[in-house]
Amino acid sequence: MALLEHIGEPADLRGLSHAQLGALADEIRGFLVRHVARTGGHLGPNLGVVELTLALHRCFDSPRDALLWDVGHQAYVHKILTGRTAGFARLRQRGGLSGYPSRAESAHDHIEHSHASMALSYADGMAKARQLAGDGGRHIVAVVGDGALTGGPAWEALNSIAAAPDRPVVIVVNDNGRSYAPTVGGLARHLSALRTHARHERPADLGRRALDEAGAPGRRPHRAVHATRQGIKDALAPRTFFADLGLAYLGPVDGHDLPAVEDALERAKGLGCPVVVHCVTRKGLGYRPAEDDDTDHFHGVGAIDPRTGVPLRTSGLTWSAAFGHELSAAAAESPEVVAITAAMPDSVGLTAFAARYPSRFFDVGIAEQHAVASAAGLAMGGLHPVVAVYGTFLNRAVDQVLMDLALHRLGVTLVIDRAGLTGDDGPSHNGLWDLALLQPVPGLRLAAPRDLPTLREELREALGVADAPTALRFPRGAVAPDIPALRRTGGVDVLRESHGGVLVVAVGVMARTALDAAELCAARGVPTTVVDPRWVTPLPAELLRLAGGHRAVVTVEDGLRSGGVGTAVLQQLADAGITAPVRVLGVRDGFPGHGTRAELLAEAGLTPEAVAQAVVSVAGEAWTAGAADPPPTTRGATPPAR
Ligand SMILES: Cc1ncc(C[n+]2csc(CCOP(=O)(O)OP(=O)(O)O)c2C)c(N)n1
Ligand SMILES: CC(=O)[C@@H](O)[C@H](O)COP(=O)(O)O
Ligand SMILES: [Mg+2]
Repeated sequence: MALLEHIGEPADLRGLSHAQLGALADEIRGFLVRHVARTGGHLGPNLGVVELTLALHRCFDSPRDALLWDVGHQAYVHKILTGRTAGFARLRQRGGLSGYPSRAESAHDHIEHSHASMALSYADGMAKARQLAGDGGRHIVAVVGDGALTGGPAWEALNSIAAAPDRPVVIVVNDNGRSYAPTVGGLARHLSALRTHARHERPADLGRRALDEAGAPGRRPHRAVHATRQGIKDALAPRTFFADLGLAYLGPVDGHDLPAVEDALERAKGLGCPVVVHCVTRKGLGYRPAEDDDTDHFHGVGAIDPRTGVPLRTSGLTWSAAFGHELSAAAAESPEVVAITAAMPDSVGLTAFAARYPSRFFDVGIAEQHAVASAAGLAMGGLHPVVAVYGTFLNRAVDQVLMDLALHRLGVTLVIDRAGLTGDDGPSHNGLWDLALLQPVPGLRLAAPRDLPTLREELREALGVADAPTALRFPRGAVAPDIPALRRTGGVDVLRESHGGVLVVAVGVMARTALDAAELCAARGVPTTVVDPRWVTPLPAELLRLAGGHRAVVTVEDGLRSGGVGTAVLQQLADAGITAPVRVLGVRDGFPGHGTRAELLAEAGLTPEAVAQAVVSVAGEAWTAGAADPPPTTRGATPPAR
């Protein structure tokens, strides 16, 4: 840490020689491996942007100049160079450093969410604001990955940026050829062609660098060689899609050749128009386990052995893997089943399906809206598409669910992974909104499996629906142990039964929490019935009959409280004139900070003890309100929350 410990802010980089910067880059890579191996995080992406980030902070004057990071998972080096090395001890931990830019942490940070393909829109907006403020001296720089460039919003922004040659924006394309897996599509092919062209330029680069490293005597020849070479290169450069849009284009540049990146950025600064600087980098560079990993080059890791890269903890059978296995089994019997991912095949459990049914698997890039709308096309073609997507990323495709799937009454199944509180990735990664956003979709049917048997059953039920969109939702992490039902009535699974006590309606994996809470309530003399409605949208009518036989109702869901399943139950009871007191338990804070899922569930009051408190409380209210026979005791009851 000879050099790194002297870097407290970007200005400290200015006096370093390129040789020192090379040594600093090595120190930064060692720092990243040491820390991220312990905390988990986006190791591969950050190892790939060390030199690029050093060059950016040497060529631009952050925070006066705005450095924007698309997705933001690759901003660890930016955080190291802006005085936050100490925070990495608690990266992504409750109260610790966020895994993404955070304005609360630093004035150097701007975009806080982790949703891809949006940085260029901010750049366009900031450039317009700068123009209106007459502050022509401020540079706006957006770093966008090749994956993020496959997202629709990025193209919308490019169109707008290219419309104004007098509004300079520096667009740094961080092209490592991958999202998680290799980036797909025509744009990826175009970038690859540009990279290939650049490879023929490499010998000249080596000569130039040798002159540069020879120090002052070599400097003059270097600049002459470089200027000549650059002129030839520009003259022979292949046409680029960016140039066809009207954007200046510089590159491709070796994103690990810091002097070359600096040259390109300095040229970009001086152009005074929107310009793309195409940097070619390698995800995971400098850490052999990441370099050798061909799944995703350690895109996102949990705690690992820093020597070997081997995970220190394994999670057992995950919901994603279980879903992938079940879908492959169903697809063997149903040739109409096809699967779609938005650049996350392994994360959503589709790797095995893709290998087994390559012609029935589609990776559309980071393009969730297109994923859903193209599913409409596939369904109109007689197929049953399954779109596997994280809940938080499905948010941007709600219009397509409404207008392309529901309006046309198409049999498409959405498999919503990472539904509910996820934790480490902060407020923009929790899957809190799917229940509230999808319940109002006409005709859509949504299930929340509680364990493997219900996942298997509800997936097959969904695949059997050909005239309406269906959806399944499950959380991040390991599949819960099986929870058998005592009986099924009207589609509702009864998991625990009492007569005349409190009815607890548990959504999906909250069934385990509700059953544990029921045990606590029994010990306090409050009888409960726990049910799992399985299909939560539309609500089974059977819930009304069950509620009519109980003195109070409590609903429990791992999703936003407002507009969720509990709200629908409340409305259904009111419409039926059932006046039993109700407690709706869910997540009240839509943007909880990062932490573990367990910490966030506890803060949301979604633990067995908290649920038991709510049940005892509403029981007290029910019996106080004149229910026939008061419970043996409502000890521990807290006054009802208003
Ligand atoms: C809208 C959206 N969909 C999916 C993701 C999940 N995701 C996080 S990083 C990533 C890949 C990004 O690839 P790229 O932009 O090339 O950056 P790199 O990791 O290669 O540096 C994806 C798909 C996301 N953050 N946002
Ligand atoms: C940056 C991003 O959007 C993902 O890489 C995110 O970190 C998802 O992590 P999990 O796949 O571990 O839930
Ligand atoms: Mg990439």
